[in-house]
Amino acid sequence: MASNFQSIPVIDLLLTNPPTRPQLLRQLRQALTEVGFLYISNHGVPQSVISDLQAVLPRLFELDQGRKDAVALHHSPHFLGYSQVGSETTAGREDRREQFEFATELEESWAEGQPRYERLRGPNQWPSAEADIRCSIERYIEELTRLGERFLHLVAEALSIPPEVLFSFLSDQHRLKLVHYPPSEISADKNGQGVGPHKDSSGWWTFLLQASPPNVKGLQALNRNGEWIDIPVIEGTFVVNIGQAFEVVTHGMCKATTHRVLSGSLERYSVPFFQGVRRNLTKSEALNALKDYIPIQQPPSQSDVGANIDSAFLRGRYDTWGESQLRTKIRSHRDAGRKFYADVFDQYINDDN
Ligand SMILES: O=C(O)CCC(=O)C(=O)O
Ligand SMILES: [Fe+2]
Repeated sequence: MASNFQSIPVIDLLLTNPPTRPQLLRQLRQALTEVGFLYISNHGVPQSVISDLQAVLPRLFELDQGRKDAVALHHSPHFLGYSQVGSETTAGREDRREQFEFATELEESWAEGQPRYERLRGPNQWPSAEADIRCSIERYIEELTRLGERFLHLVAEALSIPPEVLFSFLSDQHRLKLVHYPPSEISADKNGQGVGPHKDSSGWWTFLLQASPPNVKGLQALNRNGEWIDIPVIEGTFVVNIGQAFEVVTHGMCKATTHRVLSGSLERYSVPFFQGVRRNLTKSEALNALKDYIPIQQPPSQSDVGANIDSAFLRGRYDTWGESQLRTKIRSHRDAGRKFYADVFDQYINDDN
């Protein structure tokens, strides 16, 4: 559980220069171990790349329903494409948001006989509309991939872990969601649910662009006292938060903090980039890789390593990260699951753990 934080720290990446580097690393370590959320400023992603992506958002979501349906997620065995409002539930309630999901552009390489989860890897569905939309999104994914790598180097230094150990967990596929929260009639104090309380389960780290002006609110993180702390828009920053795989690998020292989005009377756009975890990662690798660097924290009465970490991957019956992810995707997108993974569909839907 995160600490009793009251605000989200801002880490200025310009401070990586020698005289201020130790101070930056101290701030970063504190943010990682006590909050699980931070803003980064002076992050090095060109403003033009961000502005181009922001310009794409209203154009994409204003496409007519036919063009959205043509790239619907249920056409994709890789779970990439468009999902309409109301197609997801979180914490037992329907989310009010629509989204386009993209990923690092990759060929499908899965063949019969390989692990089924390898089929998560594959090409995007691009709306046929305008070629420049694809260009802006691909450029953004490239920049965020590099930002994620720069950031991982700093995390390694802040936690005194060799960078190559952290890099060994990365996937060839990172995912990007373009998200639109339509205006809601339910006022924020009555908890209109943009997306319900959750920890990010699909990536190693999340780099979030809050793509609406600062008067548009909604994102909040949960502290140890059970208070929801606002994460307002700060222009020129990304919000960075820890995904569940990183919590597992660091034995719970770095927390994947619960967060949510309330929908309000103003529409809101956001763009989370989920840095990917390699699909063949096993539970024992995840739990043992950092043993020499991070003490295993667990209550004395619990004998299982990792027993004090709340993780569907560790709790679940499947040994690889890839299979655990595939199960999650099939459960949240049942049309695609039934169509492309008929042989395991019933098993994944009914194996509640
Ligand atoms: O829209 C946001 O600001 C956050 C979205 C989010 O938490 C998610 O998609 O995992
Ligand atoms: Fe999230």
